[in-house]
Amino acid sequence: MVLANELAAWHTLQRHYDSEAKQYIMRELFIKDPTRFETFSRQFKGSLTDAEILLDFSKNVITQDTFATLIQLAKEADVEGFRDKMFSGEHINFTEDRAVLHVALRNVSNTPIYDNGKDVMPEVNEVLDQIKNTANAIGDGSWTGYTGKPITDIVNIGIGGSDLGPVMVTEALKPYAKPNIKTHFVSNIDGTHLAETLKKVNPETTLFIIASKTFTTQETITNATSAKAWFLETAKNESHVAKHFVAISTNSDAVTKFGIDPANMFRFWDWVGGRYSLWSAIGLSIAIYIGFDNYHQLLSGAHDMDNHFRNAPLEQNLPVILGVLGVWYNNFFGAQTHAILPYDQYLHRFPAYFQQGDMESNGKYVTREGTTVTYQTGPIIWGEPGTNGQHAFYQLLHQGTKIVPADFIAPIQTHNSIGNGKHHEILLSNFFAQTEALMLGKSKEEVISELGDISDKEHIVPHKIFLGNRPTNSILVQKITPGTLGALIAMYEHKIFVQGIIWNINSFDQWGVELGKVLAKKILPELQNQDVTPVSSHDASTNGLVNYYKAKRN
Ligand SMILES: O=P(O)(O)OC[C@H]1O[C@@H](O)[C@H](O)[C@@H](O)[C@@H]1O
Repeated sequence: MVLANELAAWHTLQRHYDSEAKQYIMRELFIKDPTRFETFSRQFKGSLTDAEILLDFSKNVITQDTFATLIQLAKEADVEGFRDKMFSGEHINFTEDRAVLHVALRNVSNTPIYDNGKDVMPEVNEVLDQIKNTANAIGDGSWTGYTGKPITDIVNIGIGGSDLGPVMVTEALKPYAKPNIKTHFVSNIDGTHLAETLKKVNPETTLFIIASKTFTTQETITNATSAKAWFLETAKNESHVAKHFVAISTNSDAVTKFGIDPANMFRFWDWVGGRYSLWSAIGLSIAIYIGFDNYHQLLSGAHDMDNHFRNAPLEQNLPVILGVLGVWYNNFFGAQTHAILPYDQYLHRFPAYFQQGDMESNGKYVTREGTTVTYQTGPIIWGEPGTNGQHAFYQLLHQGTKIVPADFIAPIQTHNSIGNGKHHEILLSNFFAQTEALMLGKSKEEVISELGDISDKEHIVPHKIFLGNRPTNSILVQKITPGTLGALIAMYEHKIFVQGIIWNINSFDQWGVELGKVLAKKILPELQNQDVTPVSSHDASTNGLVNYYKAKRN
């Protein structure tokens, strides 16, 4: 595979950008082409769920030529070939010699999917049954604690991919929550996180889910050990642990060593990346919280999107369109970041979830061949729900010096139509207005005509001008249901895939998180050592900080 910027379509795009596209003014493009919305919008409709998504990408700095060449870029990078390799279980995560098969976890149509010649579906279905039985038993109160009381609280202990997905989805699907179960999430090693959670729960009625793919993650194992000690302070007897602790992991030895009954272990496989693991048993807290049928809808929505990604022609394919538009701004306009702005309070953790999903996948400078890229790769992902973001950072989006491509996401129907739907209409009026304002801007003439007599106000005119021409995608979904959410998450996952293929990087490993972990393990004994002799094993700054801390801590 050649570098992305050696592809013919990349050169065409560069010429196209230099010669005309960088001067495109969207408001003029809209005037020239009244059908621009129809040309640059696509609809997705799930066949297994109620998921419906409209993607309007007409407010991008593109023409039909730009779009056709971007699609050509995806073709030349062999996005279709790599996509098929992923679905057929090839070890495309070659640095870890692993398949990338999170799609198998939501393959509700149950067609065989092979890893190393073995169909993974029977095992996937076995664990799915285990999830179903556990979710049902907790939901109907038949899973009882050591004093015979039903479980009322779930505490998921995990971090990164073993936390962010369940947190985001349980927040997003709150309207579907079972009334008798509360969920809590402990991720941070900061003891405050566990301590504040334990204040809210009763050991007799709490189930701890220890979620860790590797079961070696320092934060998770430390939090789990402290949670077990807290539980045993009241329960006293080790044999009670079985009713209150379950584990989700690929590492059964470590689970057994921790003291969790193998019968209470939910397995998953090395072909599930941590940041793609909410579809595995890592989603157990979700299944318990919203019930198995809703959880199954979530998987089905994602499966529908998988089928769309596999089968839709590239120019109709939502993840491909989002992916190539991101490349356009990242690599030709010099955008450094990409904002995800959900106009839905239930989606308030959606941007944070895709910070890991995108940045851990595509934050890489080494190509699949091991050389250094000569172009930018993954953007910085950030965002907050609307309208809160508007009153915080949108000033920079509208008048700052940086280009920030943004996805605006909103549901047509709200779950909470309080005030006779007034809140939702205000919310959506802001959703529509913001992308319009970002695109149109406000000219000097408009400012002057608004101000009327400007004789004593001329100096403020420049401050009120909006240059506009700021690109956005509008993503309208019917309603945030389990099926819709599943489709939405899978759409972004595949967008990240498309970009990783174009940039010729491995989106499925995460070596970049290791170095800090290793150094922390070296520093820990230095902190535990009460000896007051200053440490001198690091650079001057790190020595200085450690020694300052040690001198001040008592
Ligand atoms: O599930 P585990 O093994 O505890 O890992 C948690 C997280 O650990 C991080 O170090 C990884 O970068 C993430 O990808 C992962 O999700």
